[in-house]
Amino acid sequence: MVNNRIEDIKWVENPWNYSTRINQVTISNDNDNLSSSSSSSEDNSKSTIHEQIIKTYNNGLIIIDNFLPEDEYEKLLNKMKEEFKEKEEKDKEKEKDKEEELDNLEISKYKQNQNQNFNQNLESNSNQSKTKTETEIKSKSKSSCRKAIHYGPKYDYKTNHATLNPIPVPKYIQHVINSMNTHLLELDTENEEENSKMNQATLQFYPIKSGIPPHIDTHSCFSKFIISFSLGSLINMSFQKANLSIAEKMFSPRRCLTNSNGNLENSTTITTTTTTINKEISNLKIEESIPSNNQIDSTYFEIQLKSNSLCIMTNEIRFAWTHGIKSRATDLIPNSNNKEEEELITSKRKERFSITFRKVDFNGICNCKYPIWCDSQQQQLQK
Ligand SMILES: O=C(O)CCC(=O)C(=O)O
Ligand SMILES: [Fe+2]
Repeated sequence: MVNNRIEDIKWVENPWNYSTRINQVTISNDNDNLSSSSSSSEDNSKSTIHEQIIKTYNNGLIIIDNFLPEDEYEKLLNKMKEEFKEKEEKDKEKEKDKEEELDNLEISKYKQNQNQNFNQNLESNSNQSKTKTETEIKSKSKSSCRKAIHYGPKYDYKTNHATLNPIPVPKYIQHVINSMNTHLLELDTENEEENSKMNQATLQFYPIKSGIPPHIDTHSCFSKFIISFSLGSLINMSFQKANLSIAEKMFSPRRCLTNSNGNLENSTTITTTTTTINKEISNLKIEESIPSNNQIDSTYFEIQLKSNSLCIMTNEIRFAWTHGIKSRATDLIPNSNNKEEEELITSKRKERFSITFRKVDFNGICNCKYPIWCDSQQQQLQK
């Protein structure tokens, strides 16, 4: 029987306490691959040692700083910049085609109206310029939004099916997956090896003031590890312990969240790419108005994601906390020059890139210990 009472959730104690360790990785200069020194039996005289710093939090968050050797990190960042540049050019072409189509439509409308009176022509001209201004505004606001490129299977929330012919994860990204495998196998205490094989990569580009609304990645179709690799600007990721109101918003039909103008009924802002997996069960995206200081209490916390760091979410943090990035230009971070006093300083954001890795399972059944926020177990309850 699924337990659906919040009082019955067994939260870990001191969720934000952590331990730190150094992991030495042997890099074989021959095959250009990372392998953990503890698991590598090769004694390669050409190999070099790379040190990663691993922080393991009580709640299931693992942050690995200095994940890739410097040169590999730089190569990856340049490759991603190229990909997004190409995407931008393609998007611009598409936009241009659309505009041309629109212009042609306006011209043919104009021709049709040629014989009508002067006033009508004037009106049609003003409509034309209005359409152009709208297009300009739209493309301007688009440039400040997060952009994404998807590889591997994708879930189509409209049809409830996996995308046909997914674009395979390219080799240069597969290399990062290979580099994280020893860590995932170590963390996989249930020996569900299949669950640890990431098969989906989402590349994202964050312009300076952009972010991603708080959400819990859907339980049923993604496995127990959600992983994000950071490149470019340092940013703070915000975490919030889920509560009943979050569950309500996750599983309410969309219409309940908005008033007749399409605006939200209550003070909480929800932007959602809400989706239906059989019933009205979805990916949650909530923006709450929480003050942006670094830490309020143990139910809200911000963690620095530095460039070249890997953020692994599993257990409580993956299934029962929201994660997101606030849309803002600066973050408050601890002053590394003054470790004695817990002083915070302002860090200015620059452009950021990330790769989210997931293992997709379209027939997924989730047996997590957090049924309140679990679409899979909520479905069972409704049967
Ligand atoms: O950009 C990131 O680091 C996180 C992205 C994320 O949460 C997601 O894609 O679900
Ligand atoms: Fe996410």
